[in-house]
Amino acid sequence: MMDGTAGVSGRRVADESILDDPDAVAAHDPGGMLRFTASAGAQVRESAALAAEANLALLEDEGRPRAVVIAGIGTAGRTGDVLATVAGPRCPVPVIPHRSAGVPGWVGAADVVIAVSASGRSPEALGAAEAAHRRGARLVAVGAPDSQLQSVAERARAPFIPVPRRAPARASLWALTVPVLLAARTLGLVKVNEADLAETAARLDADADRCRSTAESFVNPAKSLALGLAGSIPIVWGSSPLATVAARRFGDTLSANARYPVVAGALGEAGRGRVGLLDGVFGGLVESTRDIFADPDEVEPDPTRLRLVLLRDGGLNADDDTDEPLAVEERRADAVQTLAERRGVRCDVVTAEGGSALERLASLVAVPDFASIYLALAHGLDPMAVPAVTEMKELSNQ
Ligand SMILES: O=P(O)(O)OC[C@H]1O[C@](O)(CO)[C@@H](O)[C@@H]1O
Repeated sequence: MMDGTAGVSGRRVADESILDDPDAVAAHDPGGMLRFTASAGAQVRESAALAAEANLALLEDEGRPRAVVIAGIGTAGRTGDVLATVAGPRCPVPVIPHRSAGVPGWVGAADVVIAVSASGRSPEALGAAEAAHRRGARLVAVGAPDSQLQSVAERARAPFIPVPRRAPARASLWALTVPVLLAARTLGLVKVNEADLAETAARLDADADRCRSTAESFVNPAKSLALGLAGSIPIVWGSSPLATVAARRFGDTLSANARYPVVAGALGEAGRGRVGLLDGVFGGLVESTRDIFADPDEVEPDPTRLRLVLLRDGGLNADDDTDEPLAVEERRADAVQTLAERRGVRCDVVTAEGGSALERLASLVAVPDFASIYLALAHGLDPMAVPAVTEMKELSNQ
């Protein structure tokens, strides 16, 4: 066997029958990624309770900060994007996700740094926590109990929210996100209240139920999304900033769980360039019969195609002064659906539901999270074990 291919096993072509057999699903998911993903609602409740026990009130002493930096990598880094989108455009201070070690050069005593790491030992979060302490910035840390991150927080006399480490970081998005939001609430930057948390948890529970392994593909939105994506190159575009966070999250999970290459981002930005993908070799060119002179012997029997997943968020409050941007976003989303249809590119749409930004985000994340796992399972891949990530850590000595 070639070096580096030890973990490369599975089926190149997805096997739909695996998804309709709960025993086969369980056999291909020995680590329990489906179970961990189904705990999202419980993660919200548990992390809210843990944050309530931490001394977040310490943060209030010096009033509103100049800026908030959320430091972490991977899923921990995504929590910063979630905070930025839940805080929204009217947030009175800049909310800045930061994904490299240390903190930006301008961070000082007037700022707050939230360091996040599921393991409590990523160099990015640790470096940021230490730098924040050195510079006299207020620090909050979120991560595994009894970790290096907890030690740094204790040295800095900073609040630490101990998030139990039961699952890989990417299956702990909600456990890591809620303490970040509640720290920001203490600083007066977001309005997430107890009802929002309860409703978000309930929605995550309900979506986990719809996506359970015993629900067959025709009634299970995650299985049908996964099967639609099988063999394709997924493009995931979010119609709004909130939906774009969900789109990037789907890019993370499709890559790590299902090992699919993904184009993910904001529809607004895509509309000025990347939407051209729909015209290309994996889009319109492969779908159309335009090439009437093509030699049938040279036509690939089952060519790779794009599959568009559009995450749409019609917004919360059409009456306020964000009405016009929302209308633009809706028109763009309609337009890209029309473009895809005209070219024969298949498109799935997930539409946000719920009464708060957090719940709406949850409604766009839950089904795609499960779909990424079902797609891995259909290919016979263990969604939990990602040999390339382990090997990368070994080779780069991290
Ligand atoms: O949250 P942590 O433990 O700092 O890890 C950061 C990232 O590194 C990984 O463990 C991969 O090395 C991701 O799964 C994770 O999101």
